[in-house]
Amino acid sequence: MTETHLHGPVLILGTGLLGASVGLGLSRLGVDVLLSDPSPTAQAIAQDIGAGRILGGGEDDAAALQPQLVVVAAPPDVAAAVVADALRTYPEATVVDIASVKASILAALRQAADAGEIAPGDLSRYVGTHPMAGREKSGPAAARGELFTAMPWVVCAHADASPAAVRTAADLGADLGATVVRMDAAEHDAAVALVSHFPQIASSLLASRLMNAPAHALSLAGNGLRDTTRIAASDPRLWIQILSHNAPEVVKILHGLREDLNRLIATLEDPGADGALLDLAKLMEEGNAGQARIPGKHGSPPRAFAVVTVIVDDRPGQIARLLADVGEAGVNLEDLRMDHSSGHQVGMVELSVLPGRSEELTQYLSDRQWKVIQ
Ligand SMILES: NC(=O)C1=CN([C@@H]2O[C@H](COP(=O)(O)OP(=O)(O)OC[C@H]3O[C@@H](n4cnc5c(N)ncnc54)[C@H](O)[C@@H]3O)[C@@H](O)[C@H]2O)C=CC1
Ligand SMILES: O=C(O)C(=O)Cc1ccc(O)cc1
Repeated sequence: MTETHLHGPVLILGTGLLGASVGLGLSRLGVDVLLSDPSPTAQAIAQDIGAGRILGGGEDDAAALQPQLVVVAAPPDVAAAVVADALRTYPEATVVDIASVKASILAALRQAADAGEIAPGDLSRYVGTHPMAGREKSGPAAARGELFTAMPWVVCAHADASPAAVRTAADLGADLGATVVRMDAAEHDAAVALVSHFPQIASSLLASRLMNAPAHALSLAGNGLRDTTRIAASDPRLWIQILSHNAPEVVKILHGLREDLNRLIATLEDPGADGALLDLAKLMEEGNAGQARIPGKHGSPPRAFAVVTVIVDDRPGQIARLLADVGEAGVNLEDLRMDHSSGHQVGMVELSVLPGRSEELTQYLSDRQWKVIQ
């Protein structure tokens, strides 16, 4: 068993994509995890995939359980109420939530404390957190125990949080292999409006333009469109809640976007006007500058990888064989992507490697009869 900071038991309330992923990660480390969800199906699937055991059966009845930590992984709309209930039910436990917004949940809990719905002092056991990792899918069937590995896990310690509760919240992120980052709720909400909520909006807006696009146009779609619309497949029910809870921060960014759009429209309405092309160049360069600031994987500074592109036949076992050969070449794979064109019997696999290793890998794969595009 791997050494963990948490000793458990850990109770997870809400066993969808995130809750079941937390449960899977902790269970694999040997932590005792209990699961609860108003949806019997979500609970049962989470248990079946190994995320923990369902709370309520036999001796594990809610009243008898003394969890070290309760993780609220319910949607943002109900997160504060579920946290408040957990604080009342488990008077010794630290209670964290992992919702994508933080200030509105803290404000609702402060209101509950002021209204006497939770005991004075109970708020000290609550810490808001947010793992910056997820998928465009929902539900426990899409859960992954390694979802949080090397991803940021934001811990928002409010003024009344006890040091012990903050430590337990950070232990959760650390045990799941995440990088713990501390900031306050307002700072968090402004940051995620820019790096998570706005990208979702931009992707959804972009993809919505395709709704009535003619089939011949869509048949030309390449990676640019796929890259920029991946998250447009996200669950609308969750995103309605995220965006409405963080509306003031999101609106600030949208005002800036409106200014840029107005500027771009004016430029393109008269591309022959003095300075129009310079303005276009500036806009593209500003995009280059912003993109270059996005940190690379594991939070390291951005680094340009060399890409080795290999054509593979669309037959079972080809990718496994290719990856085995890359492994034998002794070259570390930094990233991998595949592209399939509809109606073709081949796919393209792009292998990202450190720039100094690409020639060696190209040679090794070519020697083993792989079709490497130069
Ligand atoms: N989807 C993502 O990529 C990420 C989501 N989050 C946050 O994680 C939380 C959960 O999101 P997902 O797992 O993606 O959604 P999901 O839809 O997969 O799961 C949510 C689960 O919460 C349950 N639930 C509903 N009401 C509940 C209640 N009163 N008590 C307990 N459980 C309840 C639902 O039955 C469902 O099983 C949300 O607050 C979301 O903002 C955070 C990071 C990433
Ligand atoms: O799919 C992706 O790339 C994401 O970034 C998912 C995501 C969705 C919501 C969050 O609060 C955090 C991460």
